[in-house]
Amino acid sequence: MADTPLLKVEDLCTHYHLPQGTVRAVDGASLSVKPGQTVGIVGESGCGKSVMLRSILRIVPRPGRIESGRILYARADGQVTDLAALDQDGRAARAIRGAEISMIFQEPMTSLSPVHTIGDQIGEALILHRDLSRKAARAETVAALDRVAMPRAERIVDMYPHEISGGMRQRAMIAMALCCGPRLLMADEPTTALDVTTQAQILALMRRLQEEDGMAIVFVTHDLGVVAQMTEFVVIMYLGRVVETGPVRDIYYRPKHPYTHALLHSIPKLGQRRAGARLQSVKGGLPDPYLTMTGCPFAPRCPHNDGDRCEREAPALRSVGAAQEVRCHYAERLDLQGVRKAVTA
Ligand SMILES: Nc1ncnc2c1ncn2[C@@H]1O[C@H](COP(=O)(O)OP(=O)(O)OP(=O)(O)O)[C@@H](O)[C@H]1O
Repeated sequence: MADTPLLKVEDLCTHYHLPQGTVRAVDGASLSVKPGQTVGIVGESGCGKSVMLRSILRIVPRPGRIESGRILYARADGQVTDLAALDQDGRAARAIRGAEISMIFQEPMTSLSPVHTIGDQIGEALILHRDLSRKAARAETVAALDRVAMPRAERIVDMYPHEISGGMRQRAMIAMALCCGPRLLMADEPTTALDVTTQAQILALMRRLQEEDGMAIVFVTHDLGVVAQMTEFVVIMYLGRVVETGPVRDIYYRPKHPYTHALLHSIPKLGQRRAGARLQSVKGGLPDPYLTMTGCPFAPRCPHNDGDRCEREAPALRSVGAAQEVRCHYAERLDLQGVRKAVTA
């Protein structure tokens, strides 16, 4: 039963049709999340991580649109719902969003309302999804804030987001996301905007809450150090596609895709962060997002590009180990070096 996916995304395409052309933000991506599992989605800025999460939650802003694919979500009663087929603003999507599946964002200021108190915002979710009275919702809100170790929860409940620190805002957003007991939490770079100490506290908090509640987490980040600390399974995305997936150890120690290899070797060595060293980025830039690529999308930046098949034929995602999959024609013969120590923070 535990092996039955809670979420199964199949060949999802979410595109933005703009006057300049079409951005294939998510372009045939698939992933699977088991109950209670933590899956990390990693990739450079612009590779479709956020659009993937927004597609699952059905909050893709126009002119973005799910073009094709399925998002199969197993509800608590065992029924499987294709979220991609729901009306984004309809009752069914709203009943799942914020209750069974919720999300936390990189910058709470953009998702918390500046004109409502923290208590009103968490209380509204409780009233909407759990049908609580205002009084009961307030008591639950204080309890929810206590749970995320918010100092002086009874006072914070009446404060506005701008009156508290960034770390406290992130705690408030986590409290809001978890107050209805979701089965799946999606976290979009929840610690990127925080200082290193606060980041460590928030990650520890998320781990504790997951142990207590047993929810699954899809964790988006471009920080492979955070992935190593937080996740069991990794999905590497490039230009809207999944180029490699596997258990965290396989991905770190035995990467099979040249892009994964390049990402791993862009992690600063231990100590470099503290010295203020900048993250070395992967060589070359992302191509124009309006471009339709033939061949392997990574070919223009790939040191192993054969100048022939790689340029002509887009590789399919295929199995290269018990649980590892890769989208590269030459995965087996490249003998890419992994990293010996995954955790950097
Ligand atoms: N509202 C929008 N209108 C047009 N294009 C968009 C919109 N939102 C995202 N995109 C495009 O979709 C692609 C994927 O963006 P997405 O935000 O998912 O990337 P990401 O991997 O999450 O990046 P980051 O790490 O910077 O958040 C990018 O090319 C981006 O420019």
